[in-house]
Amino acid sequence: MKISVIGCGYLGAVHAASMAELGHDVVGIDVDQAKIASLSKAEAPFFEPGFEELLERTLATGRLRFSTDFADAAGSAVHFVCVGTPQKRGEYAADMRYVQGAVESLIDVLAPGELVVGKSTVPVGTAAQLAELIADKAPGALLAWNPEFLREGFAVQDTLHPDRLVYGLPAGADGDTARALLDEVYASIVERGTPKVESDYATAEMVKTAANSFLATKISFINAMAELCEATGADVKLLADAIGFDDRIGRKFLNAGLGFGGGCLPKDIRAFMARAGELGADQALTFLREVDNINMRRRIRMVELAREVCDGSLLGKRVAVLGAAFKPDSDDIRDSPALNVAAQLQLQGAVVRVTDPAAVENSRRQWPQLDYAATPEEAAERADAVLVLTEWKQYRELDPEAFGRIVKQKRVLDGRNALDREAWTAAGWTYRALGRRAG
Ligand SMILES: NC(=O)c1ccc[n+]([C@@H]2O[C@H](COP(=O)([O-])OP(=O)(O)OC[C@H]3O[C@@H](n4cnc5c(N)ncnc54)[C@H](O)[C@@H]3O)[C@@H](O)[C@H]2O)c1
Ligand SMILES: O=c1ccn([C@@H]2O[C@H](COP(=O)(O)OP(=O)(O)O[C@H]3O[C@H](CO)[C@@H](O)[C@H](O)[C@H]3O)[C@@H](O)[C@H]2O)c(=O)[nH]1
Repeated sequence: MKISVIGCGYLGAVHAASMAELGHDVVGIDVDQAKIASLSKAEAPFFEPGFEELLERTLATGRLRFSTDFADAAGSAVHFVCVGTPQKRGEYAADMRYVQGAVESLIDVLAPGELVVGKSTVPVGTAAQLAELIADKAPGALLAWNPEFLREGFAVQDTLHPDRLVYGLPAGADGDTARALLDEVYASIVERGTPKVESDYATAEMVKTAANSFLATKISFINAMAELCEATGADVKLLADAIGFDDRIGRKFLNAGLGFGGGCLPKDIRAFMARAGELGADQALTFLREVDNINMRRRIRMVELAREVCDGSLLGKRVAVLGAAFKPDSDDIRDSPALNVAAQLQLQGAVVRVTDPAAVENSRRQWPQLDYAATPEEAAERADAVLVLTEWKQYRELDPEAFGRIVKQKRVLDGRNALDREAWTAAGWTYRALGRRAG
């Protein structure tokens, strides 16, 4: 089947290569020439485990190519829209100009019977409005909404083995046509019995924002418990283990620490609140404001904790920050809690050195005022405190004995509750973490 994928960022590039892996003939289109040049040479423009290998393999089959020219999307049976929907500057709402622009460009090449499939995360009501636009400007072409649930760091696996498929379909015979096309796209995934939910547009759009709101709420719930643990001397990690054994609750997404960041959860809960407001239903989502508040408070608490261990002042203190990406196995620094904390520490007079296995280049571009190091050892040289803010495997596996010989003061702040507290304290470190007693 001929497929086009519009927007080749973290979502679209992986989707395009994965569709080629499934046997389809795919063209990926983006307005960013540098990104298209890099993808065409089988060089991943971002770090995502397994992606570059998949890219290389699928480009070599001849079934995948990339272009900046929308004319190359002509003749595809299905056109996936994967462009960004970032938070608007100074507002909570999503910036919809890229989705609007992509669909308008597609309209010029759409033929009757072709299907536009939205994958971007959008405010509920977007699909209905785009369907009207398509019906008006490209009669005979159809629209479906098929939200994406992949996690960065697991993007390839999640795209090829999703835990569910959601199809937001138009009513009547058009819905049957759209369903048949989507079933053909995902044939091997459908055939192995992957759960499939078919709905109207609004439900499909809301499934996505509801899922991310739930995940954000779960993280903020455990971080609120961490605040209480700090006040009572209880241990949030044990608490999470204990409540997580109840399979109605589950242990996943109960890792207390610095909270959520990235290009999805923070902006998606905010856009959801903004949309609820536009719909006159803002009361329904006021709890998300608290979810957001709890999340942001963790960053402030982390800086306070750093000041506390540095004898009450950060002025002139050398602080090593291990981790810049918003999560491990990614170079994505969008709304990164780690970088946010690093910048606050610097503002309070600390001499901050940041390191990350994959995200230093992106960080340097966005936060040029921070100082960067290539390795944790370099970052921690003569440090007064070491902060582990992204739980990369290589940081979890650091040898506290050897690492202790590099620093000036053996003080470690575990921002992700990821280190072995006993091993670090046994090696003479003062260990501090969010929601846990000092070790
Ligand atoms: N990153 C994820 O893990 C993930 C997962 C699920 C859903 N989503 C959603 O997917 C969407 C894309 O997210 P992302 O992380 O890939 O963003 P991104 O910023 O990495 O990529 C967006 C791409 O779209 C391109 N683009 C913008 N306007 C365009 C146009 N008119 N025509 C063609 N290309 C255009 C940009 O150049 C960029 O390469 C968002 O709505 C996001 O919420 C992302
Ligand atoms: O117990 C936890 C789990 C996660 N996080 C943090 O939460 C953020 C988001 O993590 P995760 O959800 O794993 O990463 P994303 O790649 O942003 O994926 C989310 O956002 C995507 C884009 O919408 C969705 O497709 C995914 O299903 C959804 O998990 C990161 O900063 C994590 O450090 C915690 O603090 N505690």
